[in-house]
Amino acid sequence: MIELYNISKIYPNGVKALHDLTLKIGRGEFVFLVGPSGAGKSTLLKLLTREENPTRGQIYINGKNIVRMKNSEVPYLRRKIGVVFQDFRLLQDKTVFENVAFALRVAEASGKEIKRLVPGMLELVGLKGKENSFPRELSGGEQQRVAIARAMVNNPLMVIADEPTGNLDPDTSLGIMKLLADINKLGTTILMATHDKEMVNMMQKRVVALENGQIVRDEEKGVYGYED
Ligand SMILES: Nc1ncnc2c1ncn2[C@@H]1O[C@H](COP(=O)(O)OP(=O)(O)OP(=O)(O)O)[C@@H](O)[C@H]1O
Repeated sequence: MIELYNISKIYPNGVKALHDLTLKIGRGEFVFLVGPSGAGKSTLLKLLTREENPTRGQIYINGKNIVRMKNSEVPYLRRKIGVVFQDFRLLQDKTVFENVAFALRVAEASGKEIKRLVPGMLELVGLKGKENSFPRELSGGEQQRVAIARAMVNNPLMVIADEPTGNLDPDTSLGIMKLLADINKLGTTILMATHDKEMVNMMQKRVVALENGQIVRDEEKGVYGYED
């Protein structure tokens, strides 16, 4: 499903963010990506959406080599991968409904499909009744639920979450974590970078630990393993 082979990433300023990294993630897996600040977690996630390209190595998503993919094919790739960020990244001047609908519009969905798909997705993430609210009228946890609905509405193969609970208090984080776990149970592969020690230890999922751009640990039902 996701295969990275001998990936190195050196940024133009000479920083070596990833070094000869090989990683495979199967369909339907839930994987935590942990490691100290600067270990290369965000860089790895950016390679999967082609926000960055590796300096060396190959990446396959569903058998398709995305390193060699033409730029014109990148929008199609991004429709297959939902992304959730720490800072939500919602459109502030659009309602909850429109924020989720926007992802469908970009994918050229019809008005009919939008009317059919958005309410179901908002219900899935627990935001029924908030369709007409604006992001500023929502709590942090609710905003993250909108972002998850937006990431899921195109029925992606996988969801990449870069510290999705980083801005949320522990109770709210737990709600978001449970939502991601439920989405995973429905079949979507999830790769989540996090510093949330309690969450990782509680969930008992696969844990891949990065340090200095290399995988130093890869455990089924793993633990966070750092003190921060
Ligand atoms: N666009 C960039 N240009 C140059 N260097 C970068 C760029 N993005 C990241 N880096 C560097 O690459 C290394 C890995 O950064 P990355 O953001 O992937 O780490 P991270 O594990 O996600 O860290 P954090 O936990 O703090 O988010 C760091 O040394 C960082 O300074």
